[in-house]
Amino acid sequence: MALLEVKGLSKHFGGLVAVDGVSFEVNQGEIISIIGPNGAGKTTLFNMLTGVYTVTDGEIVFDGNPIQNQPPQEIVKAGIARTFQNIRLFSDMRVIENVLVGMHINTNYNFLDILFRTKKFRGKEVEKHEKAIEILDSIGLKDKMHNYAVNLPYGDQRRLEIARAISTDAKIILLDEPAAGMNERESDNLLNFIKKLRDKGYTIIMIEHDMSVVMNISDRIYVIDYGKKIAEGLPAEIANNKRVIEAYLGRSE
Ligand SMILES: Nc1ncnc2c1ncn2[C@@H]1O[C@H](COP(=O)(O)OP(=O)(O)OP(=O)(O)O)[C@@H](O)[C@H]1O
Repeated sequence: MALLEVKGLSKHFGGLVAVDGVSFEVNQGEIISIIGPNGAGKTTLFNMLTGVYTVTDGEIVFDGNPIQNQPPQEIVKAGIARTFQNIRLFSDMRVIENVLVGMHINTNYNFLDILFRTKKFRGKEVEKHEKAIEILDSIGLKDKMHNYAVNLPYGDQRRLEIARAISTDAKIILLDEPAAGMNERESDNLLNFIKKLRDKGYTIIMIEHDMSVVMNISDRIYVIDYGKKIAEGLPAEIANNKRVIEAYLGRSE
């Protein structure tokens, strides 16, 4: 059984059909790219997968359980975390604090634990701290853990968003245009990092416009145009797909 099954998913905004009966599957350990021209409905799809938008129609089954229309925090707890197209960090917090916030979703202190700083509380806090440092080390941000997020270069901010997503213990990480605004060296580093995540067992779904990134890293690709899935396949198949080429050439981007 696939880790994520999306069945006939639609989203209407009044009369506008932003996503129109899209179905796809993602298996454990895959890197999947979702591509398509501007306004195709990709981010709307992510917003439904993560509970930001309610679903007009269709079903999202994660790990065997339907999750459509659950609130975002429940979906994170279930194991789906994301990054955003426009970076959303706590910019006036330090790098490590941004990761600790991500972990908070899975801590189960009661009020008294916090009030009296019990042994359980202190033990868990140390554990969380160590894990946060480990995550930052794996993404190359350990040296900057005490910097304020706002002062990081753009590429580092994107990586910190990914670190925060990982810190929630997610099984699937959704990346919305992770390479946007990165220079070639930064996007090469990002590619390697995403591959490492996959090797560690994470499943990745990525929206990306940079075709060199998409073709290099994806196990499979789904193509959306005007809210509908128009193609799916291996990178080489998608690169030569007539309908996909027409969809891209038909828009001024
Ligand atoms: N909250 C909203 N209210 C109304 N319309 C919306 C809303 N969110 C998205 N849309 C519309 O839905 C359509 C799909 O938008 P979406 O942002 O999902 O496309 P996209 O494929 O992610 O585009 P891009 O590649 O430019 O980010 C667009 O016509 C957009 O204007």
